[in-house]
Amino acid sequence: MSDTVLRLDGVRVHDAVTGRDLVRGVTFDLTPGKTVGIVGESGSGKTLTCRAVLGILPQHFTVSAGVIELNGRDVTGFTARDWTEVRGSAVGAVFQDPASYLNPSLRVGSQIAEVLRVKKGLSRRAARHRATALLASVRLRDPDLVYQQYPHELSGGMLQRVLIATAIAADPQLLIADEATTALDVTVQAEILDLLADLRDRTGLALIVVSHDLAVVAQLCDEVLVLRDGQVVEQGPTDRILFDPQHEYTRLLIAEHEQYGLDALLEQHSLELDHVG
Ligand SMILES: Nc1ncnc2c1ncn2[C@@H]1O[C@H](COP(=O)(O)OP(=O)(O)OP(=O)(O)O)[C@@H](O)[C@H]1O
Repeated sequence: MSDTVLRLDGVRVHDAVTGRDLVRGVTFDLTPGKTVGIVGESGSGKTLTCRAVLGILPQHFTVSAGVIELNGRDVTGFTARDWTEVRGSAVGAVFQDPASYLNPSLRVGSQIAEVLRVKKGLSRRAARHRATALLASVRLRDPDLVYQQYPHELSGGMLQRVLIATAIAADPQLLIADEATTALDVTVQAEILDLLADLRDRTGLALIVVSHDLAVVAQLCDEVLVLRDGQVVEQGPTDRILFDPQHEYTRLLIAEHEQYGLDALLEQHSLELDHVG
């Protein structure tokens, strides 16, 4: 049996209002412990691709062609009920603005515990225990204290850790991080990327990392898809895409990033590879 966590083949996303296809033929596979990056300018279809995988396309949008298989199951014909079962337990996600995904009037720990009670059927006590362990596993110091805190008491980086803990609470095989570090300052961003890499390496989680920032992708991804206007213009191993881009648009993206220190990251990346090799 194949251990493919996610398989997309020729996926198109159609907007019934405008009659346009906004994602036009996305194809990739993900196996445990691997990371695929999706890059491209704003509006290129990165988020819609992720939303198709999560079964949360906006109204009037449908997967109009292609196949999406999660753990070997074709999800394109899924009902809302099928999705409720799969979301969280097969695939989790974190987005750019963590505060908007938490209830401001509930303690953060109890929000994770609630997921555990619903998705894993844990008792109140077991859920509390497990939620505290999850807060520790995303490297929040003093998880007992954090459990008791309300969202407004936490920084952006801490909130994103809480969201990651929530997203992995029901042990999904796949985590989608859609611009998850974009709003954070550089140091916190590096810590969160390191945390994601660590979770992946420790648990075999597969990751989809969406970012407009090629430095993020250089750090985390095995394979990169470059999207423009809903189409994949280039796709391949991260080093090949970043060191030897074939498409003019990829070259442009890289040139735009050079001023933000991509060079330094690439150097570090190749040093690490030399080290491994
Ligand atoms: N809810 C929606 N209603 C109408 N159009 C939408 C909606 N969501 C996305 N689109 C359109 O679909 C296209 C792709 O959007 P998508 O959000 O996938 O882009 P993106 O690459 O993730 O961009 P960004 O980096 O800005 O998030 C864009 O033209 C966008 O305007």
